[in-house]
Amino acid sequence: MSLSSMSMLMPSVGIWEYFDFARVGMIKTTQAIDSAINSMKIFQSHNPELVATTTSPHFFGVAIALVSCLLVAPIPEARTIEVLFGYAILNFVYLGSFLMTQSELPVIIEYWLLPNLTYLATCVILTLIRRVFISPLRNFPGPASASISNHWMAKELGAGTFSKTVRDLHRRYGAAVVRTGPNEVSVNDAEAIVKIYSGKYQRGSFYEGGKLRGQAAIRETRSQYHHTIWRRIWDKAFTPGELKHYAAQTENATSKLVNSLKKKSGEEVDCTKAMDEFALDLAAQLTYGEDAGIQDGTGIETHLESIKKYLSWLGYYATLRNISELLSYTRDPAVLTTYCSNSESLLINRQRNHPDSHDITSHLLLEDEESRRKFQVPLQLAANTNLSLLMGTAVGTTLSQTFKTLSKNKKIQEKLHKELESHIKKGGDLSTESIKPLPYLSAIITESLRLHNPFTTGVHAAIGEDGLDMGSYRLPPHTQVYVPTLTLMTDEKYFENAEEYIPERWTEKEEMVKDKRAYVPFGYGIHACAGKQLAINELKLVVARVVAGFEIEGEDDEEVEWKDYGMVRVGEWKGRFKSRK
Ligand code: HEM
Repeated sequence: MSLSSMSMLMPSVGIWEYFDFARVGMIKTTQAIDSAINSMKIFQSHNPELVATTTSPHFFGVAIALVSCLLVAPIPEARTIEVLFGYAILNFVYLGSFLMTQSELPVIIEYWLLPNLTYLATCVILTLIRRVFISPLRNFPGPASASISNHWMAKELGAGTFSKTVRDLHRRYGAAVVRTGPNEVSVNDAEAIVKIYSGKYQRGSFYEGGKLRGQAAIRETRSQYHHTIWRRIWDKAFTPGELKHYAAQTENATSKLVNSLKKKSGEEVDCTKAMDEFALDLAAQLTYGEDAGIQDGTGIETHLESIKKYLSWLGYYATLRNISELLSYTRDPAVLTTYCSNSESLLINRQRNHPDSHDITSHLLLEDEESRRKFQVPLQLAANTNLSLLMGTAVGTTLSQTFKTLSKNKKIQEKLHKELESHIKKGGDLSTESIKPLPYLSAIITESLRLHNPFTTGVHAAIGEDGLDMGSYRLPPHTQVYVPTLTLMTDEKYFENAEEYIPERWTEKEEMVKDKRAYVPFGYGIHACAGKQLAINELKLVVARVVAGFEIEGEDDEEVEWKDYGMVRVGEWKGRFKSRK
């Protein structure tokens, strides 16, 4: 019986009736234990040689473990709390009954502690046997430790190395499907995208760990019912009219960035820091109507650091579904509290000081016209506005990687500069609207989103109860699956010279894109990026204005730290932005 259905019984049954139930249970178990021990003793005296096997307390531990593994194994995503609750209740009744009849320590150890230890050890062994030898995923290649436990994946995500490791595994095995968890596979197949993400399958269990203060935002909710309603609310924040409104704010913020780069013309600038701070301030401006004060030093100094720490923490725990489920019943760890409270302070400030601000939050406060439902204030609203802020920072990561690439590719830089110059000569300006049709600028942003995408892990989904037949392979029912974006978008099968930054593949060298279905920088299907056009507008504007105003230089061979915690964070990169005459 599930916890929720148990709690439904609560109001109709008095608490004393539960005690009575436990008391009767204990008496009956006591009688059973007594007669079992007596029969064992009789059996022992008649068959001393069989004692070790059939009547040993270990035998019961093994037998019960077998039964419980058989019962639990077929349940997809069995709730940890329910399994532990069932185990604790049974043990409580068993131990209580024991203590009513037996007070000698050796007997308690022999008939309670030992069977428990045997039970737990057997469960572990049976689970390992099932995962390695019986699982329907056993024939897919993958690291042995990944088939045994999710800890392999958690470790990779927590360390920020996951996407690259998965890409290397696909290349090493030359396989479309690689097993990266006991019940999880990575599918590097453009054809699978439509089938997995069109809306038939639920989000993967991975997203449960992403709840903030117990609340899922639109990206994390696994309920398709809630998602449909929430998505309608979110989409209202990105209509063409709203995008025009955000464009004006983006243009102001970009002018400020360009002015500050001009002041440091020719000097070494930590470009990653500059772009991260710009992106966070802009995201706060668009979400809460006021920037986060990061660039001018009035905001929370550690805000960006808290995002990085949170992402690394999340990468580790979100993968360990059982642990993240149990953590949801405990106090939030400091890393989560700090992350939440930094953005919540921006929301509180907005609600207090300018509640009528025209921003993304103003839309998230409205109700969905079809269902008449809205986000509950404050926690659901806070989780969703927090997501808006977090997604906004993805723009910064893409920008700093783009500028580093341009610094190494003078030809590309100059070609773009020429396009911008001729646009201005023809009377165009560097506004969001005016630069939209520029083909080379668009090609640069498209290529950056392929090679410098901030979401390289892939979107997790849970295959339904019929499984998914892809012809050359089959994904069994309830498999957790993802299409690894980094692997896919750098695969020679889909892009010629896939590791190289070649904007022309999106203009005159179309043959270099072998299969467009593999280009999914904003995800695919019902959960695809809601802020896609906003992100593209921001990227285009900043790249256009910076390249129009500066020559970008940097050390050619400088290795920049690159970490993927479910969202990419890049380390320090020093560039020089030299003002053009
Ligand atoms: C370079 C910038 C960006 C990229 C590459 C990007 C990419 C993505 C991707 C791949 C997803 C799907 C993630 C998943 O399902 O786990 C997503 C979801 C989402 N993005 Fe973006 N994003 C960017 C910027 C933004 C911005 C600026 C916003 C504005 C607030 C935004 C809002 C959202 C929202 C609300 C979702 C969840 C949609 C849903 O679950 O229905 N994104 N984005």
